[in-house]
Amino acid sequence: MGHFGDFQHEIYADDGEGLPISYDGLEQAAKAAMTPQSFAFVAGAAGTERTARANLSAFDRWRLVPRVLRDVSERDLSTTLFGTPMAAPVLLAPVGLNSIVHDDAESAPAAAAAALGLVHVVSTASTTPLEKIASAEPEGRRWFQLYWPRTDELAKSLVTRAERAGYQAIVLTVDTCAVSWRPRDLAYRNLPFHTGQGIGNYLTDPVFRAGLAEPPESSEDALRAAIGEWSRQFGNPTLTFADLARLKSWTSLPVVVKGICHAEDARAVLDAGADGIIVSNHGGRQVDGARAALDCLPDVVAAVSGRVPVLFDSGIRCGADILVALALGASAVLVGRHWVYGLGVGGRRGVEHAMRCLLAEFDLMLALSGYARPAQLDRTSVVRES
Ligand SMILES: Cc1cc2nc3c(=O)[nH]c(=O)nc-3n(C[C@H](O)[C@H](O)[C@H](O)COP(=O)(O)O)c2cc1C
Ligand SMILES: O=C(O)C(=O)c1ccccc1
Repeated sequence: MGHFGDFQHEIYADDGEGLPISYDGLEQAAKAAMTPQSFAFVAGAAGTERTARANLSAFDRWRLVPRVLRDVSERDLSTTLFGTPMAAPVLLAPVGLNSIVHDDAESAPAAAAAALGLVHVVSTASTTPLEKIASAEPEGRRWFQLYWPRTDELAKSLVTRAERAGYQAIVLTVDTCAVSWRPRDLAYRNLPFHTGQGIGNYLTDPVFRAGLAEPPESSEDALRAAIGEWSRQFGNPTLTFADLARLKSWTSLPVVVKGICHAEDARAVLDAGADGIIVSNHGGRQVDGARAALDCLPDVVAAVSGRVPVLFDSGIRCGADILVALALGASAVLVGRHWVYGLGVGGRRGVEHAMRCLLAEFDLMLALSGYARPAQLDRTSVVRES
């Protein structure tokens, strides 16, 4: 593969019938392609959605200060995090319920990520069981995102299955002990789990199944009972920092904690044994009125002071946004809605297109700002505008 920036030439050379280029274009096309309920689920956020908006406006307060005449001809975006090599410091964020977006569901991001050499973070709330996602793309690299259920036995089972299936890290999401107040979904009375989507990892889990009176596939009533059991299991508000040690004892994989905003919490999860941190407010989908994730990043980076990698998500919309997050100390970023809109627009091809556009823009912005490698970005690469 050449530079990701070469993708620009491919786009100019095509017949003009192609997919949208920008985030906004992908969003509009996805809106047209998806049911109103499914689009609302993806696009929506918590409460007044001001945190989702703040995630974006926070990027407007930072400006890159381009450097010139620094020979940027030999660019290399690749990096390795927690032992996982990746073609660029950009991951597909864990997103549940892909089946409401496109029939190819999780197989599309898995294939797109594998083709591009990116890490696919697979959600606990996938419709396709995690083993099937892995075996369909044996060359792909993937991490497993854990929603720690109510019973430890089930949590341990999920983690063990992921490790056995070749997942290379566990991403423990800690900002969702309950699904938040989401007015768009509430207005539609839409919670997709109620139709049995997004629970493939539970329906196939031996521990989960042992708790059911009959197999979920035996009848509609049995499926309904399984969905009831799922909703009793999902979300564990009892968790504390002390529980992390138990998760660490169940797996030899690195554990990355997702959903950290406060410097004190960053210190506490590190003391509890976390191998990495993802600064995130879940794309504004959990705490309405929460601080923009980007504004939390420098505080967390300072608290961590290089002890472990700090990753970032919530609000990445273009290549320049990636530069800003890396300049503020992130080792990599995750993107959520961006790839999901690609999925809605064109399945696997759409995800790959969306990610290639983002990576091409990132590569060009990096070079044009005077950097050959992402690791060269630092606090001097950006200034804060009032
Ligand atoms: C439709 C949707 C479903 C999501 N599902 C999950 C999930 O299952 N697990 C998780 O940790 N985060 C989930 N997230 C949050 C993303 O991982 C990520 O934090 C967020 O989308 C980043 O913000 P962005 O959309 O602005 O890039 C979801 C986000 C969306 C939009
Ligand atoms: O919708 C979400 O943001 C989300 O994280 C989620 C929560 C529960 C199940 C699936 C996805």
